[in-house]
Amino acid sequence: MLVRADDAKDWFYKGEGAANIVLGYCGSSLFLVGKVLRIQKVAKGGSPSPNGCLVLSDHERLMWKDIGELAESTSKDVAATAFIDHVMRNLLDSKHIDAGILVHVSKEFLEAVEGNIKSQRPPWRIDASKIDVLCESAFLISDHSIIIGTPKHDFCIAVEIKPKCGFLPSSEYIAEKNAVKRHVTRFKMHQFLKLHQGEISQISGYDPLDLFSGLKDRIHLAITALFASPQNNFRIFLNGCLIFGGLGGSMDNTDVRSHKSGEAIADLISACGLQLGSFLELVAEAIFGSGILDRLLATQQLDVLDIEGAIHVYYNIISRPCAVCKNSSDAELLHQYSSLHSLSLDDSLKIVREYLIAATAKDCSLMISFSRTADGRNASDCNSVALKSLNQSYNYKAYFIDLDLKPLEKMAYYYKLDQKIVNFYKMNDKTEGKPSISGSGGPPGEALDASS
Ligand SMILES: O=P(O)(O)O[C@@H]1[C@@H](OP(=O)(O)O)[C@H](OP(=O)(O)O)[C@H](O)[C@H](OP(=O)(O)O)[C@H]1OP(=O)(O)O
Ligand SMILES: Nc1ncnc2c1ncn2[C@@H]1O[C@H](COP(=O)(O)OP(=O)(O)OP(=O)(O)O)[C@@H](O)[C@H]1O
Ligand SMILES: [Zn+2]
Repeated sequence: MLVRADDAKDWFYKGEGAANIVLGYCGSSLFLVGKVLRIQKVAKGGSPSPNGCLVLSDHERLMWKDIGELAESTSKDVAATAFIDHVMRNLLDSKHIDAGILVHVSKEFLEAVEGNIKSQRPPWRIDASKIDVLCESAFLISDHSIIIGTPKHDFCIAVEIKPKCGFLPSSEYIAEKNAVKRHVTRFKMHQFLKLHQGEISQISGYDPLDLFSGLKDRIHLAITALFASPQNNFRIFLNGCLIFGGLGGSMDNTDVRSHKSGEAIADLISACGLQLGSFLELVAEAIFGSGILDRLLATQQLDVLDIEGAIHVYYNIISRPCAVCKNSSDAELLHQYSSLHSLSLDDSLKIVREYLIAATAKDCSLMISFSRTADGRNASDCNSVALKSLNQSYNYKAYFIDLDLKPLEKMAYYYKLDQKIVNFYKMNDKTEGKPSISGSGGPPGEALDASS
C-alpha cells in the first residue's frame, strides 16, 4: 500500500522508542489523515527480521500455545497484533486500545523515509538502530495526539505519559539484602543508575506511586513532577506537534531535547485559553475520573514473584541449570528457591507468561488528548472533563500505546538489570546516607553487565 519512494515525503518524524519509529502524516489522502505509521527498527549490526518464518522461539511458542495466532505467527507484526488482541485487550479496557492495522510497505518507501528523517532523529538513537527496511509491513494507527473533528480554529492538546511500575513488590523471594526494593520504587532507584550512566541530567521527582494512588491530589502531584522533569516519561503535543518533552526517548541532555522552556510552553498553552497550571490539573482530573490506571496497575501486578522469584522459574522452562542458584552459597535461600524449581512446567509457564505481560504493562505509555467541547456537548466517542475553576469542559480520549510483547529471552537481562539497579542504589545509600547524584565513579556490580 505504501510502496513508492515518493510517498515518503508525506510522512514526518513524530518520535521513536527503543524498538519503533513513528511517523505522522501530512499528505492529502483522506484515509491517512489523522494516522501515524509505526515502523520497526533493527539494531545496527543486528540482522533484519526475515518475514515468513516463525518469530517466536520454541520456548515462547510453548508459553503462548493457548493463543494459536500468536504462537504460530510468521512476522513480528502479526505476533504484535495477536498479543494486543488476545492478551492486553482483555486486561486493559478495549476502549483504550487501538492495535491499528497492518499495511504493506516497500523497501524503497522505507529507504526513502530513513533518508528523510535522519536529521531529526537523536544522534544516540541513530547510533543504536535504523529502520528495518526488509520488514514488509508497518502499523497504521490513529494519531492519539489529536482528536479528529476538532474545528480548524480550535486546538487539541495532548499528553503522553510513560508511568512505569506503579507498585512496590512484596514477593517473599526478594533476598533480605535487597529489602530496599520493598519500600523504594524501581523508578527511583533506576534514576540514580541512569544519572550515573549519563542517560539523564537530573533525578526526577516523579513518584509512580502518586500517579497510581487513585487519589486526585497525589495524581496532580505526579503530573506536576513529570512536567518538572519530563525525561522519557512526559510529553505535550499541541495540534499533534510535540511542544514539550524529549523527541525520541530517554536521554534528556539538552542537545537531544527539543522542547521549549517552561515559560514558552505556558505561553503556547495560554494562547489556547488555558493556563499551564489548569492544564496539568485537567490531566490529573481526567486520569482520576477515568480510573484508567486501575487496570494498568492490576496488569503490572501480575508480576507476583518479582524477578528474584521469576528468574528461577524461567530456568525451569528453558531446561537449563539455574544461573542464579549456581552462583549462590546461601543455604537458606537455595532451599527457598528449590520450591520454585519443583514447580510443574504448566505452573512455570503461567508465572513467566504473567511476568512478561506485567513487563509490557510497566513499559507502555498513555496518551490523553483534549479539545474544548462545543456548546457544552461532548463528542460521541469522547469522555468529558471539567474543572470547577474553568468555565469550560473538555472532550478527552485516552489510549495506551506501545503494548509490545517482551521476549522470553529478556528474563536473564531483567534479572541482571534489577540487581545492578538495586546494588547501585544500596551502595550509594550506605556510603552517603542518600544516593549520590554526582554521576561520577564506576558503578558497583559492573560484573553484572546488564547491557549484554
Ligand atoms: O527496563 P526498563 O525499565 O529500563 O525499560 C526499558 C525502557 O527504558 P526506560 O527505563 O523506560 O527509559 C526503554 O525505553 P528507552 O529506550 O529508554 O526510551 C524501552 O522501552 C525498553 O523496552 P524495549 O527494549 O523497547 O522493549 C524497556 O525495557 P523493558 O524492561 O520494558 O523490556
Ligand atoms: N498512536 C500514536 N499516536 C501519536 N503518537 C504516537 C502513537 N504511537 C506512538 N507515538 C509516538 O511515537 C513515540 C514512539 O512510539 P513507541 O512508544 O510505540 O515506540 P517504541 O520503540 O515501541 O518505544 P519503547 O522504547 O518504549 O519500546 C511515542 O513515544 C509517541 O510520542
Ligand atoms: Zn534457581
